[in-house]
Amino acid sequence: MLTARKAISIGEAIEKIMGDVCTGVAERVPLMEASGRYLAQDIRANQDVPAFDRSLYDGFAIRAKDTINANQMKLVLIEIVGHIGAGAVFQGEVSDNQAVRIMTGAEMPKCCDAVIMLEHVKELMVDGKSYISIDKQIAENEKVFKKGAEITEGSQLVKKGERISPGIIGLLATFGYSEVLVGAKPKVGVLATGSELLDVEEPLAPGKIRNSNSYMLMAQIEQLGATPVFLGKLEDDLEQSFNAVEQALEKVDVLITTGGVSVGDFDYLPEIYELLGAQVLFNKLAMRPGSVTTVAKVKNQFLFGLSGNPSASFIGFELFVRPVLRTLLGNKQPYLNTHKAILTENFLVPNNFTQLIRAKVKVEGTDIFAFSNGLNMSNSITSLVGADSLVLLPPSKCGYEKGSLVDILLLSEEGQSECFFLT
Ligand SMILES: Nc1nc2c(c(=O)[nH]1)N[C@H]1C(S)=C(S)[C@@H](COP(=O)(O)OP(=O)(O)OC[C@H]3O[C@@H](n4cnc5c(N)ncnc54)[C@H](O)[C@@H]3O)O[C@H]1N2
Ligand code: MOO
Ligand SMILES: [Mg+2]
Repeated sequence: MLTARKAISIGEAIEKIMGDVCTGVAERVPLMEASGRYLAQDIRANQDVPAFDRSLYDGFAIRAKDTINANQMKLVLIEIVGHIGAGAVFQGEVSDNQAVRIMTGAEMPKCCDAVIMLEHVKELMVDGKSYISIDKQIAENEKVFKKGAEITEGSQLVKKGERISPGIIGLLATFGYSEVLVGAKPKVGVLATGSELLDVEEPLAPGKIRNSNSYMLMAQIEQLGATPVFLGKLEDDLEQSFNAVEQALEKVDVLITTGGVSVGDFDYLPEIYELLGAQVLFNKLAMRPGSVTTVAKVKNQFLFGLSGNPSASFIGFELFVRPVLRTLLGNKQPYLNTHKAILTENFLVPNNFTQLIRAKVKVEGTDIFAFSNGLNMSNSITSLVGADSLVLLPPSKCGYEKGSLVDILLLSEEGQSECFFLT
């Protein structure tokens, strides 16, 4: 006898899941491996940038006051007393009406306070000495990047939780971080269930299909920044499946199963949760696809029981697994970004459940249009190809007309800190 399942809303489900999820452990990684990870430390400037006054151009470091009277009618002659490139420091003295030939990025010699570009002077020799002639007044600090002009020591630069972009890598290198503290990657196991499943390299056989969900989920986990662990597939056999799940839980931080969570004769996940003594947070959702998505916990460990249907499995991951993994990784913006969009076709079927339509958006001027991306069924795989968003159609008696303004979730790597379903 089947026990009726109580469907809860997406918001309630997220609340139950996210209630006690905290940032995972941090680890120190070499800078070369930090790209795309999440900072587990604030980054403060440990020095000024630049750390010394630098020339912004190839030219001559001069004393601005020597040019006060310079104009096209009255050239000022300045003696060249040195020559430096970036990385070198001029050790000599620079007196009145003297200059040092200097290249971009080199430290300004003491006593010099401006740079005039190579193109803006004439070079000449007088009595065997090198000079430049200048025909205009140069202001103090002209073409000089002053110490601390960009960043002053002690300033807060990047906050903990930020995704390490190439720009942040550059910043970390600037400050000498050869290693950086980042959120450790949780190990996420993927276990497929179903006697109909073939490995990807196997030829089709009667009644069989290939296990596509595991590969798709592995890619979703990888894209999110966590470590996917491929755990293969299981026959529909309760004892074997229970043992496999129990063992899998020891190997990984988070376990995802796909298939076997509904009410079918060979859907063993509900029994497995019971045998494990797991706390089932929910096993029915008022959404489609993905209504059978089940989330359970064994002590503090999450077991995500995603549907076997490919689109349902994909969406279950994006809505429920994503925020958990992103939080464990230390990302402070774990939820999918949301936007408003204009529906480009009718969805006039009444529905008690929120529908999530795989879609592609197109921006025209200030408007965003959402186009349905193929077969709108739970078992569809093609609708996921090229989908960049999910249109949300909340329960409705008459459906939604073309032209309606609807909410969409963007399937991009950018996230947001607030959950659309909890606001
Ligand atoms: N009497 C009812 N039947 C069904 C219900 C229900 O409430 N009452 N729910 C339906 C809904 S909704 C969905 S979604 C599916 C979910 O089924 P399961 O999560 O139990 O998954 P399976 O039965 O194992 O498989 C469903 C479907 O997906 C295919 N599949 C499974 N694993 C994979 C994989 N790794 N790669 C690709 N495709 C996979 C499987 O062959 C089935 O076609 O249940 C409805 N039934
Ligand atoms: O769980 Mo199902 O995806 O609503 O078809
Ligand atoms: Mg089933």
